[in-house]
Formats: sequence, C-alpha cells, structure tokens
Amino acid sequence: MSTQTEPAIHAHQLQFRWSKRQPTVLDIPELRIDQGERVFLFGPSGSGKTTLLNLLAGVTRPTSGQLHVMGEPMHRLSGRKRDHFRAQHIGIVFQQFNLIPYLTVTDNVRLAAHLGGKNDATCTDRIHDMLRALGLSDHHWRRPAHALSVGQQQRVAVARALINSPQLFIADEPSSALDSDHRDEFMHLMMQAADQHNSTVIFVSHDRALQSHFSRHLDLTQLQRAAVQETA
Ligand SMILES: Nc1ncnc2c1ncn2[C@@H]1O[C@H](COP(=O)(O)OP(=O)(O)OP(=O)(O)O)[C@@H](O)[C@H]1O
Repeated sequence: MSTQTEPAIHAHQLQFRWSKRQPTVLDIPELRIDQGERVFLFGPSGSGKTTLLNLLAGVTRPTSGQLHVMGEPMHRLSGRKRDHFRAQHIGIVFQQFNLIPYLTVTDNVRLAAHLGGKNDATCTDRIHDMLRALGLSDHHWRRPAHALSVGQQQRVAVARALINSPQLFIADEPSSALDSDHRDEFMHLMMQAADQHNSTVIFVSHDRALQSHFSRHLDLTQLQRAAVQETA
C-alpha cells in the first residue's frame, strides 16, 4: 500500500476507449496528484471527466498505459480486486448519488462501512456523528433514502463516501442540484469532513464558482490529447 511520499494518483500514457470501433476518449501522457491535494477538475461536456473518475476509482480499467492509485497498479488488477480496493480506500459521490432507496439513511451508510470491513461496534456512533456533521439531525436517520430531499440525499451520499476515512475522495457534480446558499454550506461541510480524514479530494464540476475551495485546478482539455467528441 501507499507511503506518505507516494502520489495519490500517478497516470502514465493513460488511454481509454469504450470499444475498438470507438475513438479514444482519454489520452493522458502524465498526471500526478499528491496525497492530500484538493483538485478541481473541469472541462466541456463529453470531454471525459466522468470517464477519468471511473478509471481512478477502478470502476473501469485503462485500455492501455499505467495508472497507480495510492501505489496500487489499477491497470493490472482484476475487476474483483479493484472492487475490493475501492470499498476499502476510495469514497465516491456519484452524479446520481446511487443510494439504495428503501434502506434507511443510517443503513445506506452502514452498507459502505460493511463493504469496507469497518462495520464494527463503534460503527453506528460513527455514522451518526458523520451525519450530524453533515447537517442531518437524528429525525432523518431512520427515514428511507427515497423520502429525503435532493440536498439531504447528497449529504447521505457524502457521509457514505467518507465513513471509511478514505485516502481518496472523488465527487462528480455532487452539488449541481443545490441553490448557491446551500452549495457553499455543502462545500464547507464536505471539505471539513475530508480535512478530518486528510483525504485527497478530486471534485468535478461545471460550476467554476466552486473552484476557490480547491488548491489545484485541472482543465481536462489541457491534460489530455484526445479530441472532445461533439455532442449532437
Ligand atoms: N457507456 C458508454 N459507452 C460508450 N460511450 C460512452 C459511455 N459513457 C460515456 N461515453 C462517451 O464518452 C465520452 C466522455 O463521456 P464522459 O461522461 O466521461 O464526459 P464528461 O466530461 O463527464 O461529460 P459531462 O460533463 O456531460 O458529464 C463522451 O463522448 C460520451 O458520449
């Protein structure tokens, strides 16, 4: 596993395409992100931001090249090993949150703790502390996820992503459905939670107003050589 000096992310000659008949979506000669960095990733629609996050999270595997995430060679690991690594070391907030609608708020977060091997005796207390820190008070905890507002679901998704104290926290447009007041509050809470765990943060958004929360701003079109596929 990783040491303190090892980068959180190191990609070398990283390429990805969906199939042999489709054009290359990502072609990144070199990318290094150090542990603890706060990265704001942006680029036009279709430029491959979500695809890159999925590669970093091990959801998909590079077509060619090397990708090390906290020292692990993701380009060489099987799907099962990548799933295991993700559950233990990476927290993700997806665009659509992907909560399980009929499970309670607490159990949605507990499931992630279980998959990460951290559903121990202190788990319920840790979940409730996390939910409280993210602004969800106790009368929400036993509600099914489908009975929450979009903003509340986002907070559950962040709690779920952070419950295992991940070394890498990845978020794909997690604040897009919030108004500007709630967005700032949400960003503050999210960064505070990431600070507590000293996580590396990679955050994708079209909203450039949010980039002031981040120490590094990465334009995907500058980072890579593949052309953006035109959206019809
Ligand atoms: N499952 C898929 N199969 C084939 N092509 C796909 C698939 N998912 C995405 N693509 C294509 O890959 C390219 C990159 O898509 P991606 O979702 O990574 O872009 P993005 O920068 O995240 O876009 P947006 O800002 O609109 O979310 C696009 O041309 C898209 O059409």
